[in-house]
Amino acid sequence: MIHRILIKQAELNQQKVDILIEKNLISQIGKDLVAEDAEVIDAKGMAVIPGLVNGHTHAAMTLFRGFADDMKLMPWLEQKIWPNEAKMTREDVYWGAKLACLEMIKSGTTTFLDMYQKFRGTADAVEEMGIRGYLSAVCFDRFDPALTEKGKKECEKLYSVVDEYGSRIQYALGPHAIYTVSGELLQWIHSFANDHRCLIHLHLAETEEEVNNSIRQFGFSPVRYLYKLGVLSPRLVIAHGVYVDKDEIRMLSDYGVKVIHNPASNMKLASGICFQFAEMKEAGVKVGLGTDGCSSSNNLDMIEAMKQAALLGKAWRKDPEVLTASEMLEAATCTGADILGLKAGRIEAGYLADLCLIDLQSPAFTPNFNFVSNLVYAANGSCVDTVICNGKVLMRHKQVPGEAEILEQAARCAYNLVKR
Ligand SMILES: CSC[C@H]1O[C@@H](n2cnc3c(O)ncnc32)[C@H](O)[C@@H]1O
Ligand SMILES: [Zn+2]
Repeated sequence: MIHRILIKQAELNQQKVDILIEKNLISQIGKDLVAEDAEVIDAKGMAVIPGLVNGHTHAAMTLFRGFADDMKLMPWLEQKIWPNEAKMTREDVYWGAKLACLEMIKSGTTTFLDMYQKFRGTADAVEEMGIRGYLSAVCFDRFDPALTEKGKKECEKLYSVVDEYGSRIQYALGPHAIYTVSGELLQWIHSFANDHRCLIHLHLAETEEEVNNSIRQFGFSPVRYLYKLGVLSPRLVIAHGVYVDKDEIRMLSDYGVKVIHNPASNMKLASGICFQFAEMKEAGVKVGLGTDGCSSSNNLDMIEAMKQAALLGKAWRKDPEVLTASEMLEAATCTGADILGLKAGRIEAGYLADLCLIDLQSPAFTPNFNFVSNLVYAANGSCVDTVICNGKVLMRHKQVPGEAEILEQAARCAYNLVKR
């Protein structure tokens, strides 16, 4: 028997509609739909939106929430984060990633692009929690040729590990950044990605220090350096892109490079303002949104990320007309899905059934002149009532099975990790 879900009377574009899900796809949208044997979800008083796409995070960094605040990027990484990450076990990563998945589901995210060590720890968590994870095999060779070879082998090994998991888990390559990964490894990754049709997920142009060091070390700013290496491509997804000039935006657009803007992380680490967000969009660069890890943004709430991106961009440009609420919702849904090559992020027949029901019975949605405005500017992740991913209900009336155990185990791992 085909698994069917019938969502009744949900608000979509100011109309009440029914949505039929068959297997993992949206099959019909209309009025008074009937479907035998379907599980019925009463969505009266709720609006439906596509599941949100977090385009850049490090899931298991939930274990470092509140552990190292109020620092700049490099001292934060070198003094606090890297020494503790070096002690992490697969079990730590598993419970950290379970906590991240829980938090993402509770705030309406159904897909994320991750970059972290102990790949299988995150993959096991994502498999069990029911959301979609694009998991990047991390490479750091620190310009040491022995580590370059080790990095290549690790990427190849993890590529086949993904076959052990279902289709919700996808493989990506994760060279950390141009200051930790050699040009040779970046070029190898570029050709591996072309041969195996996968994405490359890289931190780039995040701080002024990175740009200055790039000019000093390689003779070029970060995007130009990648151009010279010949590794700009539509498979490349860069996290941050805070410091890119007009010519670099043109290069990103010409080569189809995608960008993920992480407003909370950029503000909290004081990396800078991704002041070219509107310009990149205007130049045709696909720009999605992300939270970055939980130590630099402290939560994984994509509804908050939409507001932060909009407000930051408006304030920077001194122009309230840029980066509207609907543009932000688009960046966090269909653009994010397009960047990952996923047929999701839209509520249309034939698209993946990744959906959220938003509870409208709250102050943030009262009055409800404009639902998208309320969602982006007034609400936060706690307005999400029900989450469906790949045609399965992951959260019903704000309840996710197994929540108490995840909180307990993740806290245990976090305290033990920083102590040992
Ligand atoms: C081990 S894989 C990922 C690696 O990236 C580190 N990280 C987290 N946030 C950032 C950021 O904003 N810029 C650069 N690197 C970051 C994370 O701690 C991991 O070591
Ligand atoms: Zn990051």
